[in-house]
Amino acid sequence: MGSSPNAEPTSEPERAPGRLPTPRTAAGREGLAALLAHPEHVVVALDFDGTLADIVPDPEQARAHGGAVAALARLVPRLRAAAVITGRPATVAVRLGGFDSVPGLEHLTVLGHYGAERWEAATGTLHAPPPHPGVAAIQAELPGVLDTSGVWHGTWVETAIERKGGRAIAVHTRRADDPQGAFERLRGPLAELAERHGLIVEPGRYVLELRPPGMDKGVALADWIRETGAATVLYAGDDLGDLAAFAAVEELRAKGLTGVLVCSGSDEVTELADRADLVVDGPAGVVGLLTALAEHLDVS
Ligand SMILES: O=P(O)(O)OC[C@H]1O[C@H](O[C@H]2O[C@H](CO)[C@@H](O)[C@H](O)[C@H]2O)[C@H](O)[C@@H](O)[C@@H]1O
Repeated sequence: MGSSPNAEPTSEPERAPGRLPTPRTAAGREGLAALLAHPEHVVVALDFDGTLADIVPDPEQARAHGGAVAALARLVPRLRAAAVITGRPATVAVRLGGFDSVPGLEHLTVLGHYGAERWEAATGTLHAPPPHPGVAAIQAELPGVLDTSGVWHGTWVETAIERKGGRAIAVHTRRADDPQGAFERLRGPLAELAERHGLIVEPGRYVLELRPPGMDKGVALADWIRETGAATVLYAGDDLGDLAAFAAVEELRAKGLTGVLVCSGSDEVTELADRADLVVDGPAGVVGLLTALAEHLDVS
């Protein structure tokens, strides 16, 4: 855009919006067009680890990627609603993500434990079901199971276990000498342990999580979309637990909803890329996409 030589200088120079990628599927292109045309009918739902936050060896050190909260704070007020849907306890995602008390995110919803928990920014309240009794039983038995697996010994066992507020328990192999080997060796014993106590195993990026059955990100996302009355959804994820949400969007699209499926790409998980309309380069790519969407909506 040109400017007259006599124009008053402005403190904020005009910037062209960032380039929006073109979805590779017709359904994705339709979803993106609907998002840009009618953001007031759109909901955006995002996974946390690997999507909004870079993957790091210690789960407690994960943080929202630089610029993620700012991009959300700019985009979300233009939309019908926004949610983070995560395997983390909801309040842990809020703390690590820095999502509380952010101007622009006053109505953010965080669905934790794959949708079993719900935190609302508007009220700061958390709704959570009572803990499944199998989790405490597993917590007591798990160090012994890991010790006899031969993968870790002694204090190393403790760095592998993430206790998740007593509502689930995750075993991480990222910091083992052979992360993939450890993952494979633990699959059987952990599946047996989970089944004996009425839990299921949720596999992820070098993590096996033992958690209560009956909820997944697909159920959580479909229920939340229904509740918001949205016509269009954008969902972004990176891991196997996000496949259920992808399936939910595919089902809703078959019923007339429009939607965009975004894969936060990595070398560790390839299953989502095959089904996504857009593949971006990890959390940095997700932040770039959210920022470009916000910029396009700001100038439209
Ligand atoms: O649904 P998500 O938000 O993607 O959460 C799924 C699991 O993510 C976390 O583990 C992953 O991120 C860690 C930190 O970067 C990394 O160390 C680990 O290897 C990844 O699997 C989290 O710790 C789990 O509890 C979540 O279930």
